[in-house]
Amino acid sequence: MPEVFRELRVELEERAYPILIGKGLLGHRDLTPFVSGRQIMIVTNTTVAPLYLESAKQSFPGCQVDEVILPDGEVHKNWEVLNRIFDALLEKRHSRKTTLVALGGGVVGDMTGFAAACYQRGVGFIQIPTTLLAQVDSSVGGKTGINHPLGKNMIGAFHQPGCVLIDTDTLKTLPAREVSAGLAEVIKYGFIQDREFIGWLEENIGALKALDARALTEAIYRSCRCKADVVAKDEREGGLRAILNLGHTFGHAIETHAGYGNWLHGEAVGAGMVMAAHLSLRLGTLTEEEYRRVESIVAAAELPMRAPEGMTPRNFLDLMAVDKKNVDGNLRLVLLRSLGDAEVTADFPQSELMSTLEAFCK
Ligand SMILES: NC(=O)c1ccc[n+]([C@@H]2O[C@H](COP(=O)([O-])OP(=O)(O)OC[C@H]3O[C@@H](n4cnc5c(N)ncnc54)[C@H](O)[C@@H]3O)[C@@H](O)[C@H]2O)c1
Ligand SMILES: O=C(O)C(=O)C[C@@H](O)[C@H](O)[C@H](O)COP(=O)(O)O
Ligand SMILES: [Zn+2]
Repeated sequence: MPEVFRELRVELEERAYPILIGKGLLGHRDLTPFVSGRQIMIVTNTTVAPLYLESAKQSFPGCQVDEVILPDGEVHKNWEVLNRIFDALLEKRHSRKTTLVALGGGVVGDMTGFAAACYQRGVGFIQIPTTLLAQVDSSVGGKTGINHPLGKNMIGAFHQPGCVLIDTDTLKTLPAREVSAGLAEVIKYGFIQDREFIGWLEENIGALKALDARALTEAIYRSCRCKADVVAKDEREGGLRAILNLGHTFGHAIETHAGYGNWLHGEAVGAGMVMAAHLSLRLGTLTEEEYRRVESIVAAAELPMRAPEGMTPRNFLDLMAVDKKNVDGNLRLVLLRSLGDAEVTADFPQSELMSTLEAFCK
C-alpha cells in the first residue's frame, strides 16, 4: 500500500535539495530552515492567493513575510509581469539574503525562479507547487523563465530551489481540466523511462482523476523520482535531460501558435506526445500495439489528440525551427525507441515528419 508522506532528494552536490510530498503539509511544515535571512517574498496569483496564501505564511514562523500577487494565466508569463516581482522586492527593500517563495502552478513557479535567479544577481527560492503539473514537473529541476511572442520559455535561467513542498490537499480545488493537463506530464515519465509505470497508470488513471490521495502521492512520488534522477545526471540539458521534452517540440509550437491562451501547456504536451509516438510508429521503432496504448492512455486522461483547429503543417515547421534543442538549424525531436524508452534525434526523413503533421492537422 502506498504511503501518504514521501520524501526525495535532488542530488546536486552543494545545490542538493529535498522534495517533501504529502497531505496537509502547507502551514504545518516549518520551512524556515530553507530561508537564508529573515525576509521572504511570497509570489502567487489572484486565484491561488485567496485559497492558500494565509496557510503558506504559517510555514514561515518568525519571518518578515511580504507578498506579490500576479495576474493569473500563461499569457502573463512575460517581462512586464516579471518586473512586478522586482518592483515589489525593491519597494519592500529586500536584500540579497531574501528568499522568494513560489506559491502556485508552473507559471508562478517559472517566473518566481527566474526572478530569484536575477534579483541582485541571485537569491534563494522555495517551490510550493499547487497544480498537479507543477507538483510532478515544473517545481523540480531548476528550469525557470518566461515566454516570448516568438517562442515558448525563450528567456530564462537554470536556478535550483532550496526545497520543494508538495501538499496534495491543494489539488482538491484544482479544476478537472487542470488535473488532466498535469496527467500529461505524469504519463510522459512512463513513456520516456518507465514502462512499468505505464501499466500502473493504466490501472490507476481513474483514481488519479478522482483525486484519490494515495494514488496521487504515489504518482507524484514516482514522477518526481524520475525527474530528480534525470536532473541529477544532466542538470543543464547537455544531453539526457532533453528526453523530458517528449511531446514538447510539437506542444510548444501549439502553445505559441495559440498565443499562450486557449491551450494549456499539459494539453499541448498531450497532443504533442501522440504526434511524437505517431512519427515513431512511422519510423518503425514503435509497434502498432504500443502506439495504440499511447493513444488510449492520453485519451483516458481526457487530453486533446489533434492539432488546434486551423493550425497547418507549415505553422508547425516555422515554430519548431526556433526550438531550443535544434543544433545548427537542424530540427531535433524526442522520439520513442520503444514504449518506456526515449531518445533525442535528428535522424528522421522530412517526408515522414510531414506525414505525421498532415495526419494531425486534418
Ligand atoms: N520549469 C519546468 O521544468 C516546467 C515544467 C513543466 C511546465 N512548465 C511550465 O509550467 C506552466 C504550466 O503550469 P501549470 O499547468 O501549473 O499552469 P498554471 O500555473 O497556469 O496553473 C493552472 C491554473 O490553475 C490555477 N491554480 C493553481 N493552483 C491551484 C489550486 N490548488 N486550486 C485551484 N486553482 C489553482 C492557476 O491559477 C491557473 O489558473 C507552463 O508555463 C509551462 O511552460 C515548466
Ligand atoms: O525539465 C525539463 O527539462 C523539461 O523539459 C520539462 C518540461 O516539461 C517543461 O515544460 C520545460 O519547461 C520545458 O523546457 P524547455 O527548455 O523546452 O523550454
Ligand atoms: Zn512540460
